[in-house]
Amino acid sequence: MPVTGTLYESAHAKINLYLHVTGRRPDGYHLLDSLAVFTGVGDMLALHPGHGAAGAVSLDITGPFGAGLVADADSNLILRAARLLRAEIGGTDGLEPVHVVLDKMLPVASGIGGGSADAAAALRLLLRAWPGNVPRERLMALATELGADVPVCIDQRAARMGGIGERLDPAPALPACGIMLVNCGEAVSTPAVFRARAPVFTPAASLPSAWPDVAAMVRDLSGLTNDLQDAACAICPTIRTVLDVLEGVPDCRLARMSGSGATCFALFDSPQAAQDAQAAVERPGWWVWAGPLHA
Ligand SMILES: C[C@](O)(CO)[C@H](O)COP(=O)(O)OP(=O)(O)OC[C@H]1O[C@@H](n2ccc(N)nc2=O)[C@H](O)[C@@H]1O
Ligand SMILES: Nc1ncnc2c1ncn2[C@@H]1O[C@H](COP(=O)(O)OP(=O)(O)OP(=O)(O)O)[C@@H](O)[C@H]1O
Repeated sequence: MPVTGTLYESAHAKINLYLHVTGRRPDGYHLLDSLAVFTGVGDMLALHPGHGAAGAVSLDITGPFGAGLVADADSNLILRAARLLRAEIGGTDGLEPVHVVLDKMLPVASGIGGGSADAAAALRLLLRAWPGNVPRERLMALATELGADVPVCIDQRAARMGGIGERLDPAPALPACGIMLVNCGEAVSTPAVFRARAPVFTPAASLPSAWPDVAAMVRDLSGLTNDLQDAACAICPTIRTVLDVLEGVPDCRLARMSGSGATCFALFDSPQAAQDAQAAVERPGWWVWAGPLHA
């Protein structure tokens, strides 16, 4: 079906409410047990009719964190996603050229999976624009090839991540709550954090099927860990400062780092409570967002 107007997909920030490193594969990738949730804030991708050869994808990057990224076919996850999808569909015949604009609202290399969310959003957008039937299991395989965080970003729904991130199981039913994200402005390399972690493993968590309220959720999460937090703090000591600030907010129920850092999150009883605390947390050079989880 020809693309006549603009198609949009949002790419929400992923937060790891806990992250246990449970083992290591022979190829060096780590086995994880994590509860990933998505927040109200995200990047936005717009797809317009494009120019050039069949299946061509051009990319412009705008937005507050766009300057740090290049629209390069080998490194940009959106263009890499397009290349993989073209190969999966079996060539460019009949594929309309398209132009994608990425509005980059999320800090880059910050533990909230912005690049992964963009890659997943690009796959969803291109599947709307291009003919071709890609079965769900092939889509998830393409996602895993793009990065360990990409599979969970395909549906952008809270999920329990296992394997290296490719195994997805239902999350406990979550209570309504508020969340604040704080990034100190220092990019942290995911491979460097995995390399720097202490070589110990934590068993997978045991979770209920539902948390009736924020207090119950926080009680369980408090007994769990982000096993990458100490290594990330050693590489980027400002993360500890951010956590100290969040832990000092009177209504904060739990403060922890997400993913491989440096972004930290704090949980609150409601989106309003999180937003009310925002001004007290802001510092020059810090990115702070507060609001609800992505429904
Ligand atoms: C830390 C998390 O954000 C938790 O959700 C993810 O596991 C990271 O996901 P990601 O950024 O999509 O990671 P990838 O791009 O696949 O991998 C980057 C690098 O991180 C390390 N890596 C990543 C995921 C994983 N399960 N084990 C690893 O050891 C590997 O050195 C890999 O080369
Ligand atoms: N569209 C994109 N947005 C962000 N980063 C991208 C994109 N394309 C490629 N990258 C590269 O991917 C790397 C990881 O970026 P991302 O923002 O996803 O990191 P992250 O938040 O630490 O992710 P994760 O939580 O999955 O580890 C960066 O080095 C960045 O240069």
